[in-house]
Amino acid sequence: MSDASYRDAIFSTPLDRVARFSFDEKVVACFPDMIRRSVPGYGQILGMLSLIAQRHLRHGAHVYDLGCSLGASGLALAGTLEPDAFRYTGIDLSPAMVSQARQTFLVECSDHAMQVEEADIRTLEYAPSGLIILNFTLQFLPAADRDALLAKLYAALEPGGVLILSEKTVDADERDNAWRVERYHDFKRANGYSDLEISQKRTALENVLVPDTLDALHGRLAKAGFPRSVTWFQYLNFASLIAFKEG
Ligand SMILES: C[S@@+](CC[C@H](N)C(=O)[O-])C[C@H]1O[C@@H](n2cnc3c(N)ncnc32)[C@H](O)[C@@H]1O
Ligand SMILES: O=C(O)C(=O)C[C@]1(C(=O)O)C=C[C@@H](O)C=C1
Repeated sequence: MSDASYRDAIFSTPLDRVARFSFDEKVVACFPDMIRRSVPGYGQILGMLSLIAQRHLRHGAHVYDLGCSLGASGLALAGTLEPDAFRYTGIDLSPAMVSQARQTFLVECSDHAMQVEEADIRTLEYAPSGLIILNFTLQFLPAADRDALLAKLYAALEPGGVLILSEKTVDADERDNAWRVERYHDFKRANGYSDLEISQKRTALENVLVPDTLDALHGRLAKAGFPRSVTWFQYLNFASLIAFKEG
């Protein structure tokens, strides 16, 4: 996957008008670099995913990866679990993401059952699953659509199944939020992004990526039916939660 990836320079030159962020061909071409330099702890979250699957996934169960992009979570699972341990379906709305993810799975893990479908996760008919991954995807849905999706996912999970929900978050306390965002921008600078890139990307993401608070995420999970959810990872304004369906 990484050899087909370019360095992210999308926002490096001054733009007269910054367009809304979208998962088009330009983003796809540099996505692995973009996400690793923009999401604190991204690699650690992928690493832990396999360990969580080893603990919670029934042998041979079905796994959904919603908003799978280039299939990084699928690759992480295939790299650590035996071919008959799970069946994977990645879903994404972006045709460019879907075609590259399919190609990657063909080349990198043809011995595993890996499928990718182009679909809207809000309208998909879900098959019963043991693990559902929503990594940095819920934040891109209109807020009004989020609860209905989570309720569908709760219904699709088998007893004992788990949902992994990773998101950029906002802090309800203005001062705490400002501190986290400032340190997040330091993190981006340390990863080679300029002030111009940081500010133009921020503009492009306005009203496109609308983060919830951590409390709101736990609240949404409870409302969807999950009796228990735990924040297992947090790094500045990024977090990952696990939600359990009773066994
Ligand atoms: C930040 S990326 C996810 C990153 C990916 N999960 C990973 O870990 O590498 C968000 C993805 O969600 C997809 N997406 C956004 N809205 C969607 C929807 N309604 N249905 C399906 N995919 C969607 C986008 O096309 C994009 O590829
Ligand atoms: O660069 C940012 O500000 C981000 O929020 C990073 C983020 C995300 O959280 O999804 C935004 C867009 C890209 O999809 C990759 C990562």
